[in-house]
Amino acid sequence: MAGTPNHFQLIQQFAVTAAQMQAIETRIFDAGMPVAALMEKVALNITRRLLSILHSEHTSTPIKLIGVLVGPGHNGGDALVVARELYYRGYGVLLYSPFSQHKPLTADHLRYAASLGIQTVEAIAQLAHCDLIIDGMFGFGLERPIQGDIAQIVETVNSWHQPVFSIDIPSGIHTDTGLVLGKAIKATKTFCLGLWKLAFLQEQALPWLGTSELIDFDIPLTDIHAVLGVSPPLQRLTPQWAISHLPIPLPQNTHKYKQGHLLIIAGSRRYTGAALLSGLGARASGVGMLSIAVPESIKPLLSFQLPEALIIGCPETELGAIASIADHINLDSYDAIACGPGLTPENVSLIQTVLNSHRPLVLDADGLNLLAQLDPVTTLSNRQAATILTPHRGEFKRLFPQLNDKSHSSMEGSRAAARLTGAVVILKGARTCIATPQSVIINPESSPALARGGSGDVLTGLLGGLLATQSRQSQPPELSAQVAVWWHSLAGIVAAGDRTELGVDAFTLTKYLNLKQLLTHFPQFTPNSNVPIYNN
Ligand SMILES: NC(=O)C1=CN([C@@H]2O[C@H](COP(=O)(O)OP(=O)(O)OC[C@H]3O[C@@H](n4cnc5c(N)ncnc54)[C@H](O)[C@@H]3O)[C@@H](O)[C@H]2O)[C@@H](O)CC1
Ligand SMILES: Nc1ncnc2c1ncn2[C@@H]1O[C@H](COP(=O)(O)OP(=O)(O)O)[C@@H](O)[C@H]1O
Ligand SMILES: [K+]
Repeated sequence: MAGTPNHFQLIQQFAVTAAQMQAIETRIFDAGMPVAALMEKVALNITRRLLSILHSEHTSTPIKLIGVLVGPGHNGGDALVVARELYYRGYGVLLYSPFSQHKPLTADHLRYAASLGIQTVEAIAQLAHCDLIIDGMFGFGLERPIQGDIAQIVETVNSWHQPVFSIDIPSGIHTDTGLVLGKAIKATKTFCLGLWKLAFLQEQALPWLGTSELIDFDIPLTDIHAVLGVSPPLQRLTPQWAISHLPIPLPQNTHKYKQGHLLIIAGSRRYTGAALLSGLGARASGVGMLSIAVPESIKPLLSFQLPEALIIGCPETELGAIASIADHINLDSYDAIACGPGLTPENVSLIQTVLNSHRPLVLDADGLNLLAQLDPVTTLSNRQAATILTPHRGEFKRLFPQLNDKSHSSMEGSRAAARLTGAVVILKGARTCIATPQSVIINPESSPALARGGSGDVLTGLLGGLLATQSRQSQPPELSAQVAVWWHSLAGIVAAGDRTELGVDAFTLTKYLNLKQLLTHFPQFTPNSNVPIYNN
C-alpha cells in the first residue's frame, strides 16, 4: 500500500553504536538464529547488491579480478562468503589475510575457500593488479589502533587507484566516533550492514566512507526497540519523515493568515543579498504572508524582487544597518520571526528587542553574533516562546565557548547547547544536527555544493516560513527545523546533480526548492500522511 513503510525504509531512522549493534545481534542469536546462518544471509545480500553494481555501472576497466582483504573476525567471515559467491559467478578472486589467527567461523570459511581452489596470496603487492578490492579486515569489532604491518597494508591499498568496497565500515574507522584509529582504508563505497552505524553521521568519517549504502538483513524491530528504546534520543532524518510532515495539502477553507505570517528581519546596505536570499527561501516555503524588515535604503530593491512580500523600511545607522525596528511593527503580531542574515554585528539592542518578543524565532548569522554579545544561555532560557538557532561551527563556538571541546562531536555539542538554552539548535555542516533538549536528529545526506556563501540565508527564510505555518498548526518547532533542513539539502543534492557541485550558487538554490520537482524523487512517500516515526 502506498505510504506504508517497508522494513528497509523503517530502519533508516536508526543509528547505532558498536555496543548497541552487538546487543541487537546477541538478542537475535539468543532467539535461535545460528551465527553462521546470519553471516551467510548478510553476505549473500552484500553479494547481490555488489553484482548488480558490477553489472550496471560503467567502470573504466571491466571488473574481472577481485582482491579480498580478510580480517580475523566476522568482518573477514562476511568477506569470505562474498569471495566464494563471486568465485562461483565467474570472477577471478584473490584472498589476502595477514593474520595468523581467525575466529572459528572465519577460519572455516577460509579453509573451505582454499578447498574450492580460491587462491590465497602471501603479500599485499599481489593484489595490486586487481580491478576491485573488497575490504573485510575490520568491522565494528575494531578495538585498538591499526599499527605495524596492518597499517602498512592499509597505506599500500590507499595508494592504489582501483575502487575499494568496504564491508560494514572502512577498516580502521571507529564505529561510534567516525575517527581514524591509526590508519584507515579509504573506501570508494561502503556497505553498512543491518543498521546505520554512528560513524556514517560524523563529518570526519566522510572522506573514508565514499558513497555508502545500507544492506538490510531483516533485523526484527522488536530487537531494535529493545536496545535503542521506543523513541531513541538519536535518529537519522529520513525523506519519509520529512515528506510526511510537509504542510500540504492545504485545507480547502484556509486563508492567508491561517497559513502563517512570517517577519524576516535582515539585511543592511552592505549585505543586501542576505535579505533577498532569505526572502526567496521564505517564498518557497509557501508561507501565507511574508513581511521583511530591512534598512530603509534597500527597501526598493527588495520590493522589486519580491513583489508579493510586504517590505518594511526601518530607520538605519550611518553604516546602513537597521537602527531600530520601525515604530509601526508589532513583533507579537507575527506567527514567527526569522532574524539575522546580513544585519551586521553593529546593533545589539535590535536583537534584544527581537528576543523580548513572544513569538517563535529563528536566529541566524549576525543574529547569532549579536546574541553572543549578550549572555546566550540566560537570555534564551528566559524566552517565553520557541527559539531555533542555526549556527555553523564558527558561530556555535562564539555562542557557546563553554562547549568548545574539540573531542565533542556535532551531535554532542548541539545536544548540550539545546539542553543549556532550551532552544532548538541546528548545528549546520556537512551532516547537520538538529537538537532539542531531549533528542538529536541528524541529516544524513547533503551536498558540498551547499558550502557556498548565502546558502544558509536561504535556509533561514525557508525555515522561518515553515515555522510560521506550522506553529499556526501547533506543530513543535523542531519539526519545522527537520523539514527545512531536509528540503534545503535535497535541493542542493538535486541542483548539484543537474549543474555539478560548482553550479549551485545560493540564488540558483532557491529555484531548486520547487517542491513538486523534489518530490518526484520520492514517489513512494505521501506528504502530510502523519506516519509516526516509530510506526512498526
Ligand atoms: N554474525 C554475523 O555473521 C554477522 C557479522 N557481521 C559482521 O561481523 C563484524 C563484526 O565481527 P567481529 O565482532 O568478529 O569483529 P571484526 O571482524 O570487526 O574484528 C574483530 C577482530 O579483529 C581483531 N582486532 C580488532 N582490532 C584490531 C587491530 N587494531 N589490529 C589487529 N586486530 C584487531 C579482534 O581481536 C577480533 O579478532 C561486523 O562488522 C560485520 O562485518 C554483522 O554485520 C552481521 C552479523
Ligand atoms: N560540506 C557540506 N556538505 C553539505 N552541506 C554543507 C556543507 N558545508 C555547508 N553546508 C550547508 O550549507 C549551508 C551553509 O550555511 P552558512 O554557513 O550559514 O552559509 P551562509 O552564511 O553563507 O549563508 C548550511 O545549510 C550547511 O549545512
Ligand atoms: K571493513
